[in-house]
Amino acid sequence: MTLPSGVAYREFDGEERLATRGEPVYGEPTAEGWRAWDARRSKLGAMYERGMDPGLQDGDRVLYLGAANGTTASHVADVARVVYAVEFAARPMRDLVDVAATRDSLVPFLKDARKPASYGHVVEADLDVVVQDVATRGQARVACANRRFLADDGRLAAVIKARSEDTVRDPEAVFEDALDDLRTEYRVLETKRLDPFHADHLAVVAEPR
Ligand SMILES: C[S@@+](CC[C@H](N)C(=O)[O-])C[C@H]1O[C@@H](n2cnc3c(N)ncnc32)[C@H](O)[C@@H]1O
Repeated sequence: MTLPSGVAYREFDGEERLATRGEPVYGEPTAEGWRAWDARRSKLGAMYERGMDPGLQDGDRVLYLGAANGTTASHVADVARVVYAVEFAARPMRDLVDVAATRDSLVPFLKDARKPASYGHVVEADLDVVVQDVATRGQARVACANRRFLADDGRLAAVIKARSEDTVRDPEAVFEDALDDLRTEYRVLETKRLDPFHADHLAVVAEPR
């Protein structure tokens, strides 16, 4: 997989680490304008570490669902032209707004990702990438509801957290159901578990049907 030029392995304190170029956000190490991208704090970072290609290219336009306080969205915004970052909880949104103040490409929305019509008038159509990391029940259905924003040749990078769907069920069974839901709107290209970075998480790269 070829990384976008805005994502690279760089040396921090003698250690090669995934990185993007931008202002630090969460106390991550920096060197020569680059900031380490901590895969233990970022599922998209873990997708790169596991050798997956989430489809992100330099200058892309991205819809990010479940942006929280902007840890991962900030790295995506270092690479992308614009990141529409949807988060429905007020507390992390306050931090996300602070992160957006350091990046013109990051546009936060205090919205519910299950209701795409509520932001459909402000988010562009034909986006390059949709990232889904809402970590609540119905994660695949959230990705499907937001398919409308994605270009036909765009990519979905989704993470399914088994415990958010069912705290006791076998994660493999949860993932199978989630993939069945995703297949109503997407063709699944690649799946991988995110261990050891994130236990019981399945990462999925898909394209629209
Ligand atoms: C696992 S955290 C996201 C972490 C973030 N993606 C990162 O890597 O920095 C999940 C976030 O999704 C948000 N969330 C859950 N359901 C949502 C919904 N329906 N709409 C928008 N945000 C939602 C939660 O408030 C939480 O902040």
